[in-house]
Amino acid sequence: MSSSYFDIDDLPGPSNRRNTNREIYISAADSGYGASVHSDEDPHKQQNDPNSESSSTLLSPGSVPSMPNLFTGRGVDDDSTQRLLQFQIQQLHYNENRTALGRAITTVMNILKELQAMNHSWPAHYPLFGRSSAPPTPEEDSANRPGVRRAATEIPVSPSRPNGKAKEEALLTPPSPTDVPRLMSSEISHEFNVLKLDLKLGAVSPAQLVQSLEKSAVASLLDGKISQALKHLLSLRDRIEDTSSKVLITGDLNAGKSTFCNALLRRNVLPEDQQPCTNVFCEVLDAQVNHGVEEVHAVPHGSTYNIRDERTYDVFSLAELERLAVSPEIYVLLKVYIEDKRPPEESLLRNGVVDIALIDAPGLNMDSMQTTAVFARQEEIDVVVFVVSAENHFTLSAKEFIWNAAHEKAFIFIVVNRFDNIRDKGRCSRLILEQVSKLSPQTYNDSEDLVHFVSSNKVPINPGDGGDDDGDDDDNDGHGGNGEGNDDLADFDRLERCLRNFVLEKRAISKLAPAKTYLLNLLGDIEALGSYNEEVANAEVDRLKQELEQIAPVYETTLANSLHVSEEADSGIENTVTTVYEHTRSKLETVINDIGNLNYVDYPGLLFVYSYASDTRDAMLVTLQQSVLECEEFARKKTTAGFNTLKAMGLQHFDGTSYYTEKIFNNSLMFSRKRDLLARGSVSADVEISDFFDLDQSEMLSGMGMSLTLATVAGTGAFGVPTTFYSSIASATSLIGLKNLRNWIVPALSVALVAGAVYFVTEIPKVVPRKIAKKLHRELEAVDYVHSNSERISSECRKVLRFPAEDLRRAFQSMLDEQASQKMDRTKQIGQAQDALKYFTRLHKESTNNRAMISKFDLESIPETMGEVE
Ligand SMILES: Nc1nc2c(ncn2[C@@H]2O[C@H](COP(=O)(O)OP(=O)(O)OP(=O)(O)O)[C@@H](O)[C@H]2O)c(=O)[nH]1
Repeated sequence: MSSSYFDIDDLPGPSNRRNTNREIYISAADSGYGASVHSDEDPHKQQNDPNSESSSTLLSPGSVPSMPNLFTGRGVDDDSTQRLLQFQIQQLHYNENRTALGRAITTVMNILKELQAMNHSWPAHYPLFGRSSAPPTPEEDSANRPGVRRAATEIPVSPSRPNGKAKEEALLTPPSPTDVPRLMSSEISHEFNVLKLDLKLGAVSPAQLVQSLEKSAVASLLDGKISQALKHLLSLRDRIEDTSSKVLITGDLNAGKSTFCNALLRRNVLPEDQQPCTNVFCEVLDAQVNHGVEEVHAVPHGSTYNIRDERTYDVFSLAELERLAVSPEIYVLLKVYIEDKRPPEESLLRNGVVDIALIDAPGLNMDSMQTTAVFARQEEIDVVVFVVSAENHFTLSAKEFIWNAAHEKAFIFIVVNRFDNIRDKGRCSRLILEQVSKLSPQTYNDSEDLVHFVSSNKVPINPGDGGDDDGDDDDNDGHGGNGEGNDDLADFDRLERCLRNFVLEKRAISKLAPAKTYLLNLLGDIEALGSYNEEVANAEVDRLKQELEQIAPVYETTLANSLHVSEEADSGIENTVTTVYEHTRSKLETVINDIGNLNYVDYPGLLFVYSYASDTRDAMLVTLQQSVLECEEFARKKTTAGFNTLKAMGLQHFDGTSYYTEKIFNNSLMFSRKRDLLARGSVSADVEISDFFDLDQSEMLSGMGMSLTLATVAGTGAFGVPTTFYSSIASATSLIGLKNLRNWIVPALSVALVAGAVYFVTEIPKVVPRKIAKKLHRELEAVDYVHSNSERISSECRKVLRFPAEDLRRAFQSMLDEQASQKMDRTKQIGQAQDALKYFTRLHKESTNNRAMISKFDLESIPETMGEVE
C-alpha cells in the first residue's frame, strides 16, 4: 500500500505547511460534491464543514495555477503544481464517490423502509438455507397442506429458478414436487449478512430457532433487523459526510491498546497498567479543536457532548485521566485534547490532512456491557485498529468482533502487540496470519500493509510530553529502547506509515469503503430476500389460485346438494305427514262407522239396563280411543322411518365432518301430551232415557208390527193392515165405532202395552248401542273428531321431522358459509400475494441494479494523470 499518488512527506513546507495544507485539503473536500447531512453538535466536524464558494474557486480549472502560491507562499515549480493539481483531482474523485455513496445510502434507506412496510402487511418469508434430511413432523406436514395457515417454515418454492448468483442458488435449493420446507443449515445461514437473525438460546442453533418460530415472529425479528440497518445507514451517512476520521483502537483486555495509542502519540497520555485499566472510552483529539488547550472533557452518562456547552461535560486536567479512565459508573466518554508538537508528517493526530480521533476502547471481555458497547461503537467509526496480544492470539470475543466488523469494513488494521515476548516469532506470525485469513480475507490479502507485529512498549516516548506532565521519563513507562529496540522501532515506524497511509491517504478505502461494503452486503441480503420472496409469492399465487379453482366448484356442488336435499327433506316430510293423516282419517272413520254394530257388552237384563247403556258407551269410547292409539303408533313408525331417511341424508353428505352431529330419535316421546278430544272430555256421550227408545219410524214399525201381531193374536185381528201405531188406533176407532171401541179398547190397549213392553224389553240390547253410537256420531261430528285427530297426529309427525331436516339445512349452511368464506379468503389472499409478488419482483430487480451500480464505485482508482507523477 504505497502513497504513490500523494505523499505527504513531499509536500512543500515546513513553515505554515500544516495549516495551509489543511486549508487546501478541506477546500477540496468541500468542492460542492458532497451531500449535506451535517450535525451542528460537533464543532470538530463543523470546523471542516464545506465552504462551497472557496472550494469551487479552488477547484475551477482556471484557478489551479494560482494554487501553489496559496499553498507554499513561494515560487511555483512545475512539479509541485502538478502534484497539487493531482491532489485536487483525487479529492474530486473522492467527493464524487462520497456523494454517490450518500445517494446510494438514501436509496437503500428508502428500499428498506418500503420493505419494512411490506413486511408488516405481508410478512416476508425468511430464507431457510439448506435442507434437513429428517422427514417432516406431522405439524409441518399439516402446515403445508393447502388452505392452512402459513408457518415460518412453509416455503412453497416453485420449480422455476431465476438466473442468478451463487447466493441465490444456495437459497433456492432445487425444489422437488414433494418439496417440504426445511431448516436452514447453520453454516449456510451465514449467507445472510446484515439481515441475519442471530438468535441465541442455549445450545439451540439459530436455524433451529428460526424454524421453530411463527412466521409473524420471524417477520418481527426481521423488522428489528431492518430498523437496525436503517439506523446504521444513518450513521454511515453521517460518517461519510464527516470530514474527520475516527480510528477505534480495540482488542482484548491487556493487549496493550493504551500503550500502542501512547506510542502513536509518542506521549504517555493514556493510563497503562498490567491490571485492566481502561474502563471508559477515551477519544484522543488534537487540542487545536479545543482552542489549543490540553484537557479532558468527561461526558457523563445520558449527556450528549457538545464542546460549546460546558453543561454537557466536566473538565479535568490530563493528570486526572488515569483516575477517570477507571470510572465507568460516572462517565461514558472521555474526550482527551492533547497538543502534538511533532511535525505533521510525523504526527497522526495533527497531520495537516484530516482531523483524527483516536479512540482507546475498553478491552473486550472486560464485561459483557463493555464488550457490547465496543461492538456498538465500531459502527460509527471509520477505521478499526485491532490490537491482539502476540502471546494470546485471537480470543473468541476477538473473532466475533472482527467477523462482525467485517460486515462493512472489509479491511481491518491489525496490530499484533507484545511481540517482544515471543521467542519463535516466525511461528507466531504464521499462526496469527492463518487466523486472519479466516476472519478477514481481504485484510489477509493486504496483510503486508494491514497486519503488523510490534512491541508498543519499545517505542520511545517524548520526554517532554509525558501525559502526567511531570517530565518523568523513567523506565516505569516501559517505553524506550533497550539496545535491541532498533528492530522494534523500525517495525513500529513501518506500522505508523502504513496506518497513516490507510487513514489519511487512502481515506477512500478507510472511510468510504466501509459504507460501500455495508451497502453491498445489505443489498445482497435484500436481493436474496427479494428473490426468495418473489419465488414464495409466485408459488403462493399459484397455490391460492389452484385452491380457489378447487373451492369454487365444490361450493357450487354444495349449494346444489343443499337445495336438492332441502327439497327432498321437505317432500319426504310431507309424504309422511299425508300418509299419517290419511291413515288416521280412514282408520277413525271406519271405527266410528262400525262402532254401533259391534256387540260390546252382554245385556244383563232389564234391571241393569242403565249400566248396560253406560258400559256400552264406555266400551265404544275405549274402542275409539284404542284406534286413536293405533293411529299414533302408526305415526310413530312412519316418523321414525322419515327421521332415519333424513339421518341417512346427513351422513351421506357430512359423515366425518363437524358440520353434522348424528342424533338419536326416541319416538316414545311423541304424543306424550294427551290431546285427543275424547281425553279432553269434549266427547262424553252421556247416557239418557232416550237412549233406550228408538223412535225412528222404521224401527218403530218393525217394533209395532211385532206388538200388533201380538195384540191381534190376543184380540180380533182387525189390525191386519199395517199402519203406524197411532193411525192404527184411529182407524180402529173409526171402524169399530165408539161403542165397540169401548169394548175393545181396554183389552187392545192392554195387549198393545204388553206388546210394547215386550218389544221394549226385547229390543233394548239393540236399541241402546244403536242410540249411543248415533249420539257418539253426532258428538264426534260436532267436534270434527276425525279431522282434528288426523291433523293432530300428522302435525306431530311434521313437527318432529322438522328437527332433523333443520339440522341438515344448518349443516349445509355452515358448510356453504365456510366454503364461501374460504373463497373470499383465497380471493383476498391472491390479491395480497399478487401485490407481494409485484413488490418483491421490483425489490429483487432494484436491489440487483443498485448492487451492481454500487459495486462499480471505484474508490481506489487513481485518476489517469496520477501516473505521470511517479
Ligand atoms: N512486553 C510488552 N509489554 C507490553 C507491550 N505493550 C503493552 N505492554 C504492557 O502490557 C500491559 C497492559 O498494557 P495496556 O496498554 O494497559 O493494555 P490495554 O490493552 O490498554 O489494557 P486495558 O485497556 O485495560 O484492556 C502494561 O503493563 C504494558 O506495559 C509490549 O509491546 N510488550
